[in-house]
Amino acid sequence: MAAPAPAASSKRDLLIFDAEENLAVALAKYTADISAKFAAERGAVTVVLSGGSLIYALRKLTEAPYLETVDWSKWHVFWVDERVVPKDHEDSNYKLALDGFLSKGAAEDYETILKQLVKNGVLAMSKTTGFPRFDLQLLGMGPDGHIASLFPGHPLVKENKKWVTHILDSPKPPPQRITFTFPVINSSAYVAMVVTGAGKAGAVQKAISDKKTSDLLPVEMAILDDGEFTWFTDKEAVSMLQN
Ligand SMILES: O=C(O)[C@H](O)[C@@H](O)[C@H](O)[C@H](O)COP(=O)(O)O
Repeated sequence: MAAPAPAASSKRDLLIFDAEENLAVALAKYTADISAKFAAERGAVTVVLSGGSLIYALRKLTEAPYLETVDWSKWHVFWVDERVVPKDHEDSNYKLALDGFLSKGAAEDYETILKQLVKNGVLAMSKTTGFPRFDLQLLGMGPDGHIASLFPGHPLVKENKKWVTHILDSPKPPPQRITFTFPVINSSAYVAMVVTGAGKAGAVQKAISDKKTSDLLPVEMAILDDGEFTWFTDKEAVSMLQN
């Protein structure tokens, strides 16, 4: 498979912070600025979150001045992926149903909700891709280069019709999850990829290298159609990059 070329209108930035604390300060300002832009332009801000360490990195948004200045009433928050964890006992039929179809149902439900939000005008549509265009996706990456619940070598990375899909065999526990697909991630206006720590240096190096191989990591498949992609990293995460 040939490496996809970045779309002409997409922009990529690599920000490297001396300390995670400084990354958190910059990420809060970046998020608050994008929030103000879309609140003014569209009257709504659609923000996508991943799980993991990203949530801790966002902590400064809930402190002064942003706690007061961000117009939270305009925010619509979505999850790029979610773990489908049973709310019921292991021995019940719930698990059987969950394994069989509930996790798929959850993905379809989520997609239906997104379509409703497009109709309401809360969520924009990309003019070129035919997929929803979130204002901001705040994402993390695993040491294996996975983003959302899109894992290296898994067939789901090739999904090109659905907005949301389900996975029953995630290599990272728990195995059952629902996730946005690449066309949805790549139709975003802004993506912040927040990655810290030495454990992710190998995947960061592969992703940022100009030499593209056929075995692309999921993070390398995050190529925006028409948007700005910014890496928020620390020194440890970029320690394998050549100057
Ligand atoms: O469930 C998940 O796996 C997450 O939603 C995933 O997308 C996460 O962002 C990365 O795995 C990075 O996680 P860490 O930042 O905790 O390493």
